[in-house]
Amino acid sequence: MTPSHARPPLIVFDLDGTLLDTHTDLVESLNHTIAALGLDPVSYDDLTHLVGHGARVMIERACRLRGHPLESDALPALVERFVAHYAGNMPGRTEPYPGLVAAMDRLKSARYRLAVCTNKMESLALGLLEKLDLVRYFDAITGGDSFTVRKPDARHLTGTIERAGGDITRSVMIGDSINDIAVARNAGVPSIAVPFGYSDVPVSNLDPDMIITHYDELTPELVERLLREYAVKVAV
Ligand SMILES: O=C(O)COP(=O)(O)O
Ligand SMILES: [Mg+2]
Repeated sequence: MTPSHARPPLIVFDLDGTLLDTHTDLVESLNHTIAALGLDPVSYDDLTHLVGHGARVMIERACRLRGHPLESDALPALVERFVAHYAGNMPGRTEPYPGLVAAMDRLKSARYRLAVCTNKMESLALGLLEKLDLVRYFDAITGGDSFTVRKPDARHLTGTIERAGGDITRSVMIGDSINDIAVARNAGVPSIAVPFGYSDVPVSNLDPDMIITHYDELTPELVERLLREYAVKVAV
């Protein structure tokens, strides 16, 4: 049997703000949604406080921000309006962050598995990655509605690792915001934070195990170093 330290690792990516720069399309679809209530548009700066828990929470928070707290029975129609607009425009102006595709090619060449663990609805994540021809990179793609729980609950990440056929002791989570770093900590998996996404605080405040500022840094050597350092950290 291959010793566990020689097994190629699994890299689990968050989607919005980590794999893909989705902000223009999220803001547009959100503003289209709240315009139905006559509310003023939100901005990119607002998005960092709104995104991260899926479309429902994003819409609720945007309405509250605009001084219009929602009755719970108003939400389903607004979520439907958001999903129709967002899915209808995909891929819109969404693109992978610089260096991502080259980094994924590099990791795949080293026999790594890759997966996505996002709080976006699974169907929207899958549709978007399909439009960008990126689905083929991933052994599993799970969303905020794939399980009965979602990030930061550890079971969203452990369930993703299981679906991807990964080994939890050889897995790493990469994300842009608190839910990603928290889900990794809750699952006992090392985390890498990226500073170019939608965190409303500097990512160093989230206490990730590592920060990378560009995907050029994401190499097998870096991942092996992180796994080694994390194993030492949890052993003491
Ligand atoms: O859609 C959201 O609210 C968050 O999505 P993410 O988990 O991919 O950042
Ligand atoms: Mg994110």
